[in-house]
Amino acid sequence: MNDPTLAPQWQKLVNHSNTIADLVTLFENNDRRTEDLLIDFEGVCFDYSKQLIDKSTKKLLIEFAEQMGLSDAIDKLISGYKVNTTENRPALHTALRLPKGASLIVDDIDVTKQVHQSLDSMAVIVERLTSGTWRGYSGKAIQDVVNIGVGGSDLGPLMTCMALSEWTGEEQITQEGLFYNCIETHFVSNMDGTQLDKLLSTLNPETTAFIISSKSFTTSDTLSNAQTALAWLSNNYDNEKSIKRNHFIGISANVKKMNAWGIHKANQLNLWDWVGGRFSMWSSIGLTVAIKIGMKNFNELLAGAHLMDKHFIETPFTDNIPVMMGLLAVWNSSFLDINAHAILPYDGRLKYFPNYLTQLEMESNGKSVNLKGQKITFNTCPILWGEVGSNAQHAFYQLLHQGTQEVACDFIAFINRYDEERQDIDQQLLLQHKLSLANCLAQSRVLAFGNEAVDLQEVCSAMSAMHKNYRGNQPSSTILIDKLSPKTLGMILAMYEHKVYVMSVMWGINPFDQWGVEIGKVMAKQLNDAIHQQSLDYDDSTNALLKRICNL
Ligand SMILES: O=P(O)(O)OC[C@H]1O[C@](O)(CO)[C@@H](O)[C@@H]1O
Repeated sequence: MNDPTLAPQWQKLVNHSNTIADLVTLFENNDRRTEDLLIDFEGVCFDYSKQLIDKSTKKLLIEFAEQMGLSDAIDKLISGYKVNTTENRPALHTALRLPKGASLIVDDIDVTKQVHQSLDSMAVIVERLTSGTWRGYSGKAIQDVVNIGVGGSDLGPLMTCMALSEWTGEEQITQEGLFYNCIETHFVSNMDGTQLDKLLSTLNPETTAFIISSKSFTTSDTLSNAQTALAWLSNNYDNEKSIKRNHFIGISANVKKMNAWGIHKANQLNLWDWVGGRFSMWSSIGLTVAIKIGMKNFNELLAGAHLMDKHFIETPFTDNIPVMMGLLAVWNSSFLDINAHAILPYDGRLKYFPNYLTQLEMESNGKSVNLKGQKITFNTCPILWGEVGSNAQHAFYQLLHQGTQEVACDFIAFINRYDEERQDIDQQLLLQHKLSLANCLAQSRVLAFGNEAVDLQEVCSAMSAMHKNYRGNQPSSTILIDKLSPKTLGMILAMYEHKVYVMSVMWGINPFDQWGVEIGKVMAKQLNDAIHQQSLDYDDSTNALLKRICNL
C-alpha cells in the first residue's frame, strides 16, 4: 500500500491525535511510563517517554506499520530488491557492512565479495599512506590528505573524522625504521574555493595528496576544487602525469570519468550505483576516515553498523529502536503537525552530526510525491537542524522554550567520556563532562514539563510571570550511549539510516532519489554561461543581478 491515508489506522491516528494529553498529564497517568517507552540495545538506550504518545498511540502506530507492509519493506531493502524505483536500483548500504564470508547475491553477483575486495584495496592505500611509503613527486612521504567532495561524499566522512579523532591511526615503523605519525586529514567541499584557498596556504605541495570523492564524478563543486588543487601542484612541479600519479586518488562509481580526468588506475577506488550518496560513508567514500582512524577501527565502525542492521531486521517493532524512531517522526510530523526537528548532541565530538543528518533525512524524505507519482496530502520530512546542545542553549533554545513553533528534539549524550585515570587534567574535564550531562537532562526536562519542572516562585519573583513562562510540552527523545567508539558511532549512524527508511515506507515515498536538486544544477550551468558571455536572457530580477555582476 503506497497511500498511507488509505490504511485503516490512518484515520484512527488522526482522531487519536486530537485526544492526546500533555506530557505532564501523560507522566502523571502512568508511573511505569519510562519502562514502557524505553529500549536498551547493546549500550544504546533510546528513551522516548518524553514524546507525546501514550500506550494506545504506540499500539496504533505499530498496527499502522504492519498495514503499510513495513516488515516486507525491510526484507526488500536488505535483500537487494530495487527499492529505489525511480532509478530502478537497490539501496544496499547494509551490504557494505556485511562481514567477510557472508553472501548476498543480487542480479547473479555476490555483492559481499565486491565489497570486501574494495575494502582490501582501501586497506592497501591506507597502509601505503600511513606507513609513509606513498611518496609525492619529490620523493617525500605524504603527510596531509585532503578529501575533496560534497554532500554524501563529504558530510559522513567529515563528521566521522571529527567524532573519532581520538582513535587516530596507530604509529607505524617505516621502511627506514622511523616512527611515522598519523596523516593529517582535511576536508574541502565549498564551491567558491574559500576552504581550499585557505587550506592550501598551510600545506606543502610535495607532501599533500588529494582524494577526489564523487560517486558521479560530475559534480561541479568537486571537480572545480580538484582543478584548483591540480593547478596548485602544477605551479610547483611541471609534470602533470607525475602529479596525478603521486598526488591524486579517485573514488567513484564512474570509472570512465575518473579515467578521463587522469586518475591513475592504481589510485582508483570504486563504488556501485546501488550505494546512495548519503548512505555511502561505509564504502570507499570512507577512505579518509580509514586513513584517520586506521583500517581496524574502520572495520569496527562497519561492525557497529551491522549490529544495528541485525537489530533492525530481527527485533519486533515494539522493541526496535529505528522502527520506533521512524514511527515517532511520522507521528510528530504527519499527525501532530510538528514540522521542525532539532538534533542536539551533548558532545563536541559530534559537532558535524546535525549537518550530516540534515542531508540524510531531508534529501531522502523531503518529498511531496508518493511511489506512484501522486501528490501527497500530508506533511512529510520536518525541517532538521541542530548544534552541539550546550552551544545551542546560548543560541536557539530560547525559541524551543518560548517561541511559537513546536519542535521535536533528539538529545544525544554519552555516559562515559574522559579516562578516569588521566592525571594531567586534575579531574577537571570529568567535571565538565558531568556538567554537560546535567545540562542535557535539565533541558529535556524543562522542554517536556515547562513550569512544572522549575520552581516558579524563584523565577517569577521580579517580573511578569508571562515573560518567564515555560510552556513545556515540546516532545523529545534521549539517546544515551555508554561511550563513543567506532562501534557505537556505527550503531548510531545505521540507526538513523533505518529511521529514515521507516519514515519513507510509512509515507509511501522513495527516500533514495533526489530529483529536486537536479534542476538547480542545469540552471547553474546556464547562468555560468550567462556570466561568461554577459547575456541577459532571464527574468527581471536575475537580469538586474547579472548586470551588476558583469558590470554592464
Ligand atoms: O558524490 P557526488 O556524485 O559528487 O554527489 C555529491 C552529492 O550531490 C548530490 O547528488 C546532490 O546534488 C547528493 O545526493 C550527493 O551526495
